[in-house]
Amino acid sequence: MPSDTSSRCWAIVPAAGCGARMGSQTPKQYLPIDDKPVLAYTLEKLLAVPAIAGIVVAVGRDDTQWRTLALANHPKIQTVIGGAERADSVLQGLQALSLFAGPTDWVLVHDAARPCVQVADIERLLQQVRGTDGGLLAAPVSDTIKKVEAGRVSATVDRRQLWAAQTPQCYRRQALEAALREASHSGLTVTDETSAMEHAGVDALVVEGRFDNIKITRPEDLWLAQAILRHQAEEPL
Ligand SMILES: Nc1ccn([C@@H]2O[C@H](COP(=O)(O)OP(=O)(O)OP(=O)(O)O)[C@@H](O)[C@H]2O)c(=O)n1
Ligand SMILES: C[C@](O)(CO)[C@H](O)COP(=O)(O)O
Repeated sequence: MPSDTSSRCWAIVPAAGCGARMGSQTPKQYLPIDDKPVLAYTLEKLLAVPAIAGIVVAVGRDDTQWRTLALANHPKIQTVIGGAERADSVLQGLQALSLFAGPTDWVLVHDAARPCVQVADIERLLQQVRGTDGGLLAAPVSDTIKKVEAGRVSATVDRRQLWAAQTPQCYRRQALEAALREASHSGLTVTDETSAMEHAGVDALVVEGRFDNIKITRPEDLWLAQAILRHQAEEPL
């Protein structure tokens, strides 16, 4: 296991999606919550973590809004053009990091669409992955889970071992890049970094996160995120 004393930590923020499920003209990462774009909340949370040395934001090729954000000029933030899928955008970020980050530096990948993450939880994840091959925030499912086929319940799934993966997900740079590239070469579609690391045989650590670390996906998620962020502003952890 590489030493953690010399390993720095970097963040990659995939922000190149089109937000199809949101159904808005504006990509959801730029939708305003109390006059501030979703992406700005997310970046402010990452900038509040002293251990994060720098942030790479992957934006869409046709993104016209990124440059309108004041944070686009932040000295700790650089930009890359994302790819067709989320994993491609993360790989573009890793490609940029390979120019200056060490192979065993930590890379924390966090969705632009998850502005409600608590800084304390990011720091807890960073603390707990030390000495491991990496891991992720996740929350145990609290609903009864049904398997559905053709609109009918075909089974009830035992939920005792089911957790919903969140972000950040945090792995060592070279290992994460190799795993994502291998997954792609194997034709494995991955929707998160941990899927690629599992495919590579890594024993990913799960750190329990909060249920309010939601991913803004559909219209109803926006007002929920607004309520969470307003609560955080009134009662910071
Ligand atoms: N090619 C892509 C697709 C997604 N993302 C980012 O990955 C995160 C999680 O993806 P998701 O919630 O699926 O966002 P979208 O792909 O924009 O949403 P949809 O699937 O509804 O289009 C988002 O911050 C999104 O901007 C990305 O950087 N590059
Ligand atoms: C990475 C993620 O947020 C973990 O739950 C999720 O997999 C992203 O999936 P999406 O389909 O790209 O939103």
